[in-house]
Amino acid sequence: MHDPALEVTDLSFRYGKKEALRSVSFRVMPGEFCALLGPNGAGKSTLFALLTRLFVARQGRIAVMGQDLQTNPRAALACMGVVFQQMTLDLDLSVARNLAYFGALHGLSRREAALRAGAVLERLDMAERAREKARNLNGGHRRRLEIARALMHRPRLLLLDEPTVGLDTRSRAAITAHVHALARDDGIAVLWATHLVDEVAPEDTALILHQGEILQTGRADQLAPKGGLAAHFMHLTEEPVT
Ligand SMILES: Nc1ncnc2c1ncn2[C@@H]1O[C@H](COP(=O)(O)OP(=O)(O)OP(=O)(O)O)[C@@H](O)[C@H]1O
Repeated sequence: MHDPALEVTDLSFRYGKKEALRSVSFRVMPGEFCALLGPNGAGKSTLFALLTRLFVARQGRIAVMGQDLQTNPRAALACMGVVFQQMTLDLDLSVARNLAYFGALHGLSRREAALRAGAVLERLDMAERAREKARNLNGGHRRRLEIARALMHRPRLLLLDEPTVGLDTRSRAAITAHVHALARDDGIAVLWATHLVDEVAPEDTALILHQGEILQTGRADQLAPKGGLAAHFMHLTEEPVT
């Protein structure tokens, strides 16, 4: 049995008096696609901010590939690839230059960065776009480029915060399929935050977050048999009538 790629234990966070996460614990194993499902305000972005060390939690522990994020941040972050909700590409650079720049930030030689850029673009079905300016890509391809970039340093854990927001159905389906393949074929652990239940495959792990608490976790098809995950999710996260 492998060690978890991501292990979150008893994590809590508050903004002043506002409690955003309450004693959150879960793990993601290598090769597992874990969908973090939560309606607006559930705490998904707060959790991502803690996982990427934008914020530091006063309570709880986060370990990436066994490395404690608090005491050993460099090693923990080196194992992690991140696609943030807001696009962070340099639109004036070509696809290849966006990747090369990121490779340099990670200390890769030019040659190594070029080799890896070729491989990650191939992986995301974007090899023929290497010379295009990022500005000329459509929304779906920009997202794919961000995923390719997040793979440049060969992370074992990939975090994506609502990566399909604003994309059309075809682009959403392509991106969801690509990231599922990264988990299945390359053994990458994936944490995919979304409120779109149709992005979750039956064999994925679903983690239902609501008002800062994990309400349920398990294989999607076991949490809601007969493909009823959307109805199950809506029922669980209904606002109480006051
Ligand atoms: N800077 C802040 N100050 C105070 N409260 C905040 C702050 N940021 C978020 N919150 C609150 O913390 C809770 C969790 O917010 P968070 O943004 O993590 O949710 P989310 O699941 O990412 O939502 P969304 O899908 O809308 O991005 C919400 O109640 C939100 O209003």
